[in-house]
Amino acid sequence: MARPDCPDFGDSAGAHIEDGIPVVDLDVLFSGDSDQRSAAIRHLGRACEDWGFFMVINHGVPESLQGATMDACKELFSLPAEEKAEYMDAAPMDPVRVGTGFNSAVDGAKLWRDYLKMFAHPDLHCPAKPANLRGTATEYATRTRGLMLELTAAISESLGLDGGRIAEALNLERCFQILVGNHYPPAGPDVGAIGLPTHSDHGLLTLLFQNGVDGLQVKHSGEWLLAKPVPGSFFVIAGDQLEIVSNGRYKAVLHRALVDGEQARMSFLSLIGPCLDAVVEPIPELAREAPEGAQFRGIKYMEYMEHQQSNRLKENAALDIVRVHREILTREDSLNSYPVDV
Ligand SMILES: O=C(O)CCC(=O)C(=O)O
Ligand SMILES: [Fe+2]
Repeated sequence: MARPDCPDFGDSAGAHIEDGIPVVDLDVLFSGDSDQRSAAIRHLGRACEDWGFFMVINHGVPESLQGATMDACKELFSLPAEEKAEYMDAAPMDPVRVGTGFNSAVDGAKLWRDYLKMFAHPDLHCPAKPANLRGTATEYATRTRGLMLELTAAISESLGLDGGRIAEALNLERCFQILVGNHYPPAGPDVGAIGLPTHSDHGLLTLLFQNGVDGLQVKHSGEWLLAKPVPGSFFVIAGDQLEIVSNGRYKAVLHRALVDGEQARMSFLSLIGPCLDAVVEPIPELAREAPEGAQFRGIKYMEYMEHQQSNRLKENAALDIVRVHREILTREDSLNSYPVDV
């Protein structure tokens, strides 16, 4: 496949390396005694509130399964174009998509990235080749979904809610899940090239691992940080639906992917979101206790996702379609609005 020129993304070369990314030990969170669990839930809450991004260790997903999933995905990318043709140029809500760029129909410039996207829940959709993809993807989807549902329960508790409250509000029994494989060929001398521009993920939570080549950057306190994983960990990315449902307490983190000069980079993502038919809105208990009330209006997740996937990626602009904009009352407004006893 011909490599298009890389668009200029300005400050991409000025990355910082940072060790401060929170690490959550799932052994303690899920199996610790009650004091350990409470401390781990507070730590998780702070990671969500301050970063919207953290690593999980002791997650129980076998490394061999991660490797097999990534290998199958790599094999798919190397198949001749005619083998993938039926999945290329698919529409944003088609259950299997293979392509280049985020959505080359609207990107204008193509980006330095090949991707495979497959809907994995409620039903798994998968290309027929390579032959082992379906088996590994099914297992990987099941394991990572279970893990993210457990994490969601802990996040729910960290917000002062019952463990099952977010799952109930978003009908997570029928949660949407998608698996995404990204392949970023080496950029050669094109220093600072970007594989995927700044965005937030449309779902609730994303679990990500990579092939040992760094490149994921997250925005924290206004700065871009290079995310370097603790060996064997997953990155967890808070998505737009977590921001909506938590009424803005846990923000969706902005992130982007750089490409390496010499080495091919791969990342593999498992993302869960609400049931596609669920209307997502701030949990009423959280909206009631917030001084400003509800920060977002309700929207069907399917509608939100269609909107986000069909438009050019622009940071977290998709959230603007549901953000409640309150007019700030000027002194004059308030004098006009309220009867004043004189
Ligand atoms: O490749 C990466 O590290 C990031 C990928 C990503 O953010 C995405 O596919 O949404
Ligand atoms: Fe992302």
